Amino acid sequence: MQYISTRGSAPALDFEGVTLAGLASDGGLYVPQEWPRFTEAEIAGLAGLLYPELAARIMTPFVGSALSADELRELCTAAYGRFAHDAVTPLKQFDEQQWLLELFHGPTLAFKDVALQLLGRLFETFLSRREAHLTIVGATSGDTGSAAIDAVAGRDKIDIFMLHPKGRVSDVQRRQMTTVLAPNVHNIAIDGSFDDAQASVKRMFNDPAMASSKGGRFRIGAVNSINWARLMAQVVYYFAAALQLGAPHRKVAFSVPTGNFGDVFAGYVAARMGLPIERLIVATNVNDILHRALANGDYSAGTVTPTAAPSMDIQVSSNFERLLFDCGGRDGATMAKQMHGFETTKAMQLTNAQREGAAGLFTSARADADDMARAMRWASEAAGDIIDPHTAIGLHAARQSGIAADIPVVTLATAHPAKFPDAVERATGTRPSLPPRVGDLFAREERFDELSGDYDALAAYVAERATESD
Ligand SMILES: Cc1ncc(COP(=O)(O)O)c(C=O)c1O
Ligand SMILES: N[C@@H](CCOP(=O)(O)O)C(=O)O
Repeated sequence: MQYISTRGSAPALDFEGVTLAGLASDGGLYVPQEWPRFTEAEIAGLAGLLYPELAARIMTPFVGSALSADELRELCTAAYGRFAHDAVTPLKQFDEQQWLLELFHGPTLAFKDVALQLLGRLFETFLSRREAHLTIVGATSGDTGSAAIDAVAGRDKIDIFMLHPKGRVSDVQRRQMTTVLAPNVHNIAIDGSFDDAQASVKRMFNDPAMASSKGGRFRIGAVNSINWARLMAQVVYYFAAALQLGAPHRKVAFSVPTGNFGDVFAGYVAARMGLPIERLIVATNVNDILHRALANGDYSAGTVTPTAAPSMDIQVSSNFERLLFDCGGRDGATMAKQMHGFETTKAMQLTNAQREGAAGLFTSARADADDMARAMRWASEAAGDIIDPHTAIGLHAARQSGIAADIPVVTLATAHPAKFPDAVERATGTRPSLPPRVGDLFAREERFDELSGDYDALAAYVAERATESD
């Protein structure tokens, strides 16, 4: 399998190459040259497999010859062996139509673990082969950071620099990052929003003084969903849920709390692979650029508004570029022009082809603070379940989606409620407690540095601490 950039001018790479590269050297995102497709009979044959085996089968066409079948199976077994539930991503029924896919049983209590537990192991495998060193630079609005740090802490071929927006993540989220004191982990609180952090990360990939792909000193790597391997691993749970609900003989809809558009794009990939998905519902909070883009073609970023669902406080959704590229005819030169325009003005209008292509599968909804609190209360009162604010946004969108009653609607439960105890308690009166697997989080020492958000200060900070590329 070869991967091409959405902006058309970076070299095509194999799976090992894209995993280590993260962002393409032309500033675009890597996507498979063509979508692998499973027949109906092949999908039916996946029913009943244990999660690690299912994961290996779904990922095989994307991995190609970069790993042997045994290597891939072993990595999946090790990655999903760290989950606290035997099903890895269990499905729970709310009522006749509404279901919840619990993605938070990994070590750091959010859906990010599903991909990052695998990605950490992929890095180690590929870096050992090359005897190379990787400098990961990542941005987090709360969950990617802790999941990535858990996945790579203590690995000697990797340094990780993780930027979070100061004061805009929950205390649990911050401590899950800053109490990991391994020498290869560097947490940085920046002034600004997640979007500012993400922009600095992308800039470093293109910095000739820093990135070895541009002649610089460090092999810069990505743990954010700009890295294709993240999305590939997230495709698996769409199959896992749909198979349990009767796929391929029955269609299923998914409602996905969305920020950087990675999780819901993984659902799009599942559909392109042949999984019969009725609808993908893009659920946003008041940072609703994606809702506006899908509803009327207006992709223009305002300032980020802090909310009680902080991980979705994002206005520039990296992976939307992958969708626009695929729906818009896979024309890299046009995409590059469109994205450069957006980077300059922070606004763009979707083309008709992009809008029509997206409309075939996606709908969207926006939830404000009241909608979110109401959905948390409904889950608690009607179904006896405590859900987190991000999941509540997905559930709100699912319940008002108007999907035909005989089609199951699965909301992705992206985080454990105990990551956001204040918001959950305000809405439901119940304060969720942390599961024992996170241990004595509030008794541990924290370590992080603070930076202004200025790119040059960040580059100097990384350059002083990172290991030079091979
Ligand atoms: C808990 C939670 N829910 C939803 C999202 C949104 O997912 P995505 O950015 O893949 O759209 C995130 C972060 O990205 C998250 O941490
Ligand atoms: N919600 C994320 C931010 C988006 O990051 P990505 O890694 O999915 O691109 C977070 O919690 O950090």
